[in-house]
Amino acid sequence: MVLENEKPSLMVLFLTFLASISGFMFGYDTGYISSALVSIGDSFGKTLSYGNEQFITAATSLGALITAIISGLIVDYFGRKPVLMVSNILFVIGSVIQCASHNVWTMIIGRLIMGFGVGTGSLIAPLYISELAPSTFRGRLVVLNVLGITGGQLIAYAIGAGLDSVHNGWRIVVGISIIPPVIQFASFLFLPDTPRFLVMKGKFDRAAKVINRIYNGATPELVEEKIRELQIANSEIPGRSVLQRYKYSLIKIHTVPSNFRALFLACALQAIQQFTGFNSLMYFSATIFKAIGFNNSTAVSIIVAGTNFVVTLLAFFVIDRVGRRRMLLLSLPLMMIFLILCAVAFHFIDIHFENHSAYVNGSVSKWGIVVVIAMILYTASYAIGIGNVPWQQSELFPQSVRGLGTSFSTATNWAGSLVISATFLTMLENITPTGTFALFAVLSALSFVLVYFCYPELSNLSLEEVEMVLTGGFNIKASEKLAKKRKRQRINNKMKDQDKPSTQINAA
Ligand SMILES: O[C@H]1[C@H](O)[C@@H](O)[C@H](O)[C@@H](O)[C@H]1O
Repeated sequence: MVLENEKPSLMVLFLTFLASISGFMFGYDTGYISSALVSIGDSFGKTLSYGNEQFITAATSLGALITAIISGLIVDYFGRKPVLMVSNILFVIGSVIQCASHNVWTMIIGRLIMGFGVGTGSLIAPLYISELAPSTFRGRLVVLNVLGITGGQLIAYAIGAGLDSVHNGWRIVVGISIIPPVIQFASFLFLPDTPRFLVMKGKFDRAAKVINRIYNGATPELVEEKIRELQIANSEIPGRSVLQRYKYSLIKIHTVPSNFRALFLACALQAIQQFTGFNSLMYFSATIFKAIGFNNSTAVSIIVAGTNFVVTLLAFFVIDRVGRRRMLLLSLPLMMIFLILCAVAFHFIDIHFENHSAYVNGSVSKWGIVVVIAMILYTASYAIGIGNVPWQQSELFPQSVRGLGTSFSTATNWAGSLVISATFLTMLENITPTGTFALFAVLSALSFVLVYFCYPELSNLSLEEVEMVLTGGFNIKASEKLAKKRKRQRINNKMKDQDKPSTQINAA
């Protein structure tokens, strides 16, 4: 008998929630920098230059880029849980160094170490969740982690705004970031690794215990069946040592055409997410709003972070129903329109650059208001699609190359974030705000073309079907038909099963 598990168990929800603390820390630690840059003032004995600001911001992205690559290799060796716990320790060390820092370089080192934690967490949390989640709920459960990110950013902004005028308030904002990793670390002392990892390590008894705990109604036969399923998927990766397996996956991901297409799509979406400019707002919105004349610029930035969070919540409800492709095709052109509006509005604002900082004479003009509105609408358009779909990356890959593929695409995300955080303020100064936002608009338009021609619809498809869709081309039309068919089947099954709920353990 096959078990059909429609709903994730309480245990899965609990584990997803705890893993999403990594998303929260990702968001909080990338979020507080916007307000901290404004409120650091002359805490380091001088006013921060644009160069200092860019270094402090980019250090976290650089750290995250490095560990996103390394973690892809070590998660299969040490396991998801221990590596996640190491990321907690890195978060705490990074925060303590920043809190105690009295010069720019110590601050940069603290941000870099914190970045090591962020990169590891950003790879492992969605992987951990997708390995536990029943396949029909995977999309939504992964969005929960993105909700953790955007929620973390929002809270960081709110606390930052509250402590804006408190002397050394930014140290409190950073200090608070020590709490979530301590909670996650302490909880994971008592929580399991994923069954997939335990099977990979040959720990079948422990895997059986975990499966028993995480799936509703798992009978001994079904647990055995699930373990067999995971063993078969695992045996596709030859090689005894982790290095041999890594080498094999590396070859397979580049030489099997469907794998390579998956890699291309996963990395392209992460690159698009970053190069269409959203994080320039995330990191520097307080600086931008200050430049166009807002007094409490951090408070205005909260509106941006709030919009991102609320619309991600909306995406959580619609992602499996509307479909990833359609959400992207809506998101990108809207972003382009609002970026153009931003570029036009900036044209009419007389921004001056002096000593690497920007200001306007007088207070906020009506074009300044247009910039704020355009940025809010741009954020909403981003959050409904490209802000979260790239994190569904694991569904593109078959098990044999999933760890490696998601590690590459996560690294692409951080590389993009690094480039944007390291160049945005320089771009504002050198090609003007109008030129910068126009450039992001052009990149959004090109991204739309790429998604239109290359990104198939993958909602409701099984992993085998995804592989099939990516064989021999991107097969957009066929994928849309198949996704529609599967969606109809799911609805019919649900109606049939309403009186007789049955369960199945799906392969992660
Ligand atoms: O999905 C997240 C989210 O959209 C965040 O707001 C953004 O800062 C991250 O870079 C992105 O990966």
